Amino acid sequence: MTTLTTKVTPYANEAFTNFALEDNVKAMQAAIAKVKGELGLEYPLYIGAEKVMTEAKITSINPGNVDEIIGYVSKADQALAEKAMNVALETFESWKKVPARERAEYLFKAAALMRERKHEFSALMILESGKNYVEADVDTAEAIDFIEFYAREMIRLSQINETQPLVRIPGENNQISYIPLGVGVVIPPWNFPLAICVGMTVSAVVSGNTVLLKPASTTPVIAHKFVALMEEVGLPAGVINFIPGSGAEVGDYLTTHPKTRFISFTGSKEIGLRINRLAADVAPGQIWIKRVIAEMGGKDGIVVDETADLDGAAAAIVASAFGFQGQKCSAGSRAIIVESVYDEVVEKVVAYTNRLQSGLPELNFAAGPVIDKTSYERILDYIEVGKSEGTLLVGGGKAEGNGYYIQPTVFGDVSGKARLMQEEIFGPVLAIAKAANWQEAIAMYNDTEFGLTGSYFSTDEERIAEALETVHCGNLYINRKCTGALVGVHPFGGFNMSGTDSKAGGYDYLMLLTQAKMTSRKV
Ligand SMILES: NC(=O)c1ccc[n+]([C@@H]2O[C@H](COP(=O)([O-])OP(=O)(O)OC[C@H]3O[C@@H](n4cnc5c(N)ncnc54)[C@H](O)[C@@H]3O)[C@@H](O)[C@H]2O)c1
Ligand SMILES: N[C@@H](CCC=O)C(=O)O
Repeated sequence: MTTLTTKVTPYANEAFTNFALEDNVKAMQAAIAKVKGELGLEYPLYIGAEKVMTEAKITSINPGNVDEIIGYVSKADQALAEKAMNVALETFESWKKVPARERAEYLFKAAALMRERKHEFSALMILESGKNYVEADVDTAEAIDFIEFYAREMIRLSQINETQPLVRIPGENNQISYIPLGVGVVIPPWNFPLAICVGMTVSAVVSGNTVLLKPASTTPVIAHKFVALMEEVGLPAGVINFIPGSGAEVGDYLTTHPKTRFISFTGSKEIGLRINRLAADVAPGQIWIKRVIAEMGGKDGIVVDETADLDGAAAAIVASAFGFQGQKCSAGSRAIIVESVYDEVVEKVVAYTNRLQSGLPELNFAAGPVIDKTSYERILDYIEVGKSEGTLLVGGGKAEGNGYYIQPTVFGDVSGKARLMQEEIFGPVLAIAKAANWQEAIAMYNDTEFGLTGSYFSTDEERIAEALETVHCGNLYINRKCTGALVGVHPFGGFNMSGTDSKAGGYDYLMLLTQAKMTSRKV
């Protein structure tokens, strides 16, 4: 039991750190130095109260300096995953009875502690995932936001009978309550290694579920740091079980497990579809239909018409394409520009891209490495494809450094059907296409199997009104970049092959992790 000491104030987004101020840069450098002093440690699995060190380990390295080892993280196999499942099932029986306000209190305490150690969390991401200062700071701020937001959301959901009473009829007292589902498998990606991992996990546990958290294998140390924080604030053992491991081995085992009640996944289309398919089969002994929340990839884009603020549009295109080296599901990897202003916008995009300098994230270069060798090779292959599909305008190959550095790369005159315009590259590669007019530009934007984020740049109100209706994506922005959704402000999730359109950071998110029970009592 935890004491309820937090005064619940209205939700507000965590402020970002201003790195134009020298003091803030120094504070981040100090945090990086501190984290560097702790590199190379070994980390255990968390299975209930037990910390299990396995012989097999995941070695986490710095993608910006591949000789630097971040840590060695224990690796679960199927037997350990089974053990964790049993602990999670047992813990669920007590955790589900903990009142919502008390569950939320653990989150409030965790948010406060993470805020205190904000730069330390960011510094670890700078080293483990290759984020620059701003990108890492935004990631930590978003993690704090998710914790604060979902804690309040659970309190709201638990009070729904008072705030949104059912239609009253004489002679009955009717109530609705949102009760937890059971044991969930939480599978986050590496690209928001703190924010998404934290958001997916705390939303599930504050709703009264217990979880098996399988972090991405490239960023397990930051995931461990979060799990350790939850332990520090006194979250009962067994609520979050930490089981890093192979997606194919542990992931498939738990996806098909009869006791898995739900799977909360964020990652690629391919793995999301696999999980969805495997989870649909009913295993012997299974008594429910598994719930699958699958947030997947994107082929996001920015449309610019001839009435737009062209400089603003070009800056937004570059920020959306190259923030965190294009490794965001929201990355604007396509730009579709109306013919009459095409040359002008492209010239500006090229100029802005040329300003991005590649180098070590810990020295805060704008363009850092991509996450690992597999991504590096895949992206370089796409660049070769691009050379035959368009005109190379900037970059086009490897960048200097002892890591997975790729030059921010821009191709022009790419056709709407080209692979570069259709496939998610998840790297620093931007494809630009020309459209005859704004209607054709929107049609080209919509010609994709994905539907996650998009932006439309225009000053024409009638066109904007039409774009708001016709541009088909889960997060549509007007006259701003297509990355950078804020928790509670821009609930985030996409259509079609971008996933199940669950809105992370939205008011209905916890309904995905609960089931509604109606009780009716004769009075
Ligand atoms: N829509 C969103 O909100 C969102 C947010 C972030 C990232 N993404 C997408 O994520 C992708 C990049 O992340 P990634 O490379 O980590 O994706 P990925 O699909 O390779 O891996 C995601 C997670 O799934 C695990 N996994 C792999 N095989 C598995 C299996 N068979 N069963 C269960 N789990 C398995 C991985 O270990 C990892 O933890 C991109 O496509 C990006 O667009 C989407
Ligand atoms: N929510 C983030 C993207 C998350 C996926 O990578 C954004 O809006 O940029």
